Amino acid sequence: MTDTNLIEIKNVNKIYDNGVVGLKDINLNVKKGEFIVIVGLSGAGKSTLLRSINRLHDVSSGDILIDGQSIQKATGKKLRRMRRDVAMIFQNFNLVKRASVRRNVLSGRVGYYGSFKSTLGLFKKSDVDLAVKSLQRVNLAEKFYDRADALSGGQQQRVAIARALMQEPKIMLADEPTASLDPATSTLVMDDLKSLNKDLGITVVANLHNEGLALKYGSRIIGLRAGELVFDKAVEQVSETDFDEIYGRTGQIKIKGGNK
Ligand SMILES: Nc1ncnc2c1ncn2[C@@H]1O[C@H](COP(=O)(O)OP(=O)(O)OP(=O)(O)O)[C@@H](O)[C@H]1O
Repeated sequence: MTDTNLIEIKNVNKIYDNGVVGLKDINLNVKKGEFIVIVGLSGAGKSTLLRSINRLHDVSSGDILIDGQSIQKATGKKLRRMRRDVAMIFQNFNLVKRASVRRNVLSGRVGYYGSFKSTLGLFKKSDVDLAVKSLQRVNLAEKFYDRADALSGGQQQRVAIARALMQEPKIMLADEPTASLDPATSTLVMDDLKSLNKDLGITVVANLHNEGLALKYGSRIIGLRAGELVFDKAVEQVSETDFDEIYGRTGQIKIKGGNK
């Protein structure tokens, strides 16, 4: 891990068109190689924050820098180039269910192609090789020609991770990646995220509802409540009180499966 800030979030506010405040004056720096977990109640602003980092939506004020450059101010080619560095996976996997795993994984590479070639599926041999390698990384190489909807939920999420890897990203955003999965499958998906963090040096920012998973996988935990950052701590320093505060609990519910 180096000391370089890969993501800098500066005084960011997000107010939706209907007046709902999504984020309030968020300041946050993420260093290369960190595994950040964001926790908070439903509606706390976790997805809003993640979607601001890759500019799936604009923020209302403030700035977000990726590797020292403002993604908020970037346009055209520069924005597309910056977005390649920031991959994302979602709760519902977002695969094209009727297409093959091969096609889904290769679609992660479209940021490197003009629309003509990618629409026709004219991918280079080196990219097909990269697709095989990405699927091997999530232990699904044998599913290359299967249809996406023939796979289990956990397998679909791991195909989504392989697709994200096709971007050769510096950052992986994961929006509730395990919310649709059972506990055993959730662990497999989190293990894949951990391995690409450790082995490939990809910085991970994941929204998680599950406290046990947050404590097991995160190197740093960020707590959001009603759009505000209420704590930002190395995992070793996070206490049950921090979670109680985030979830508005009175202390009768205990953390299960964590290291506290
Ligand atoms: N497109 C939108 N238009 C208007 N308000 C929105 C929009 N998206 C989110 N919000 C509101 O912004 C606030 C933050 O929502 P967000 O989805 O970021 O929370 P979250 O912490 O990710 O919740 P969850 O865990 O349920 O996904 C909520 O009050 C939500 O209703």
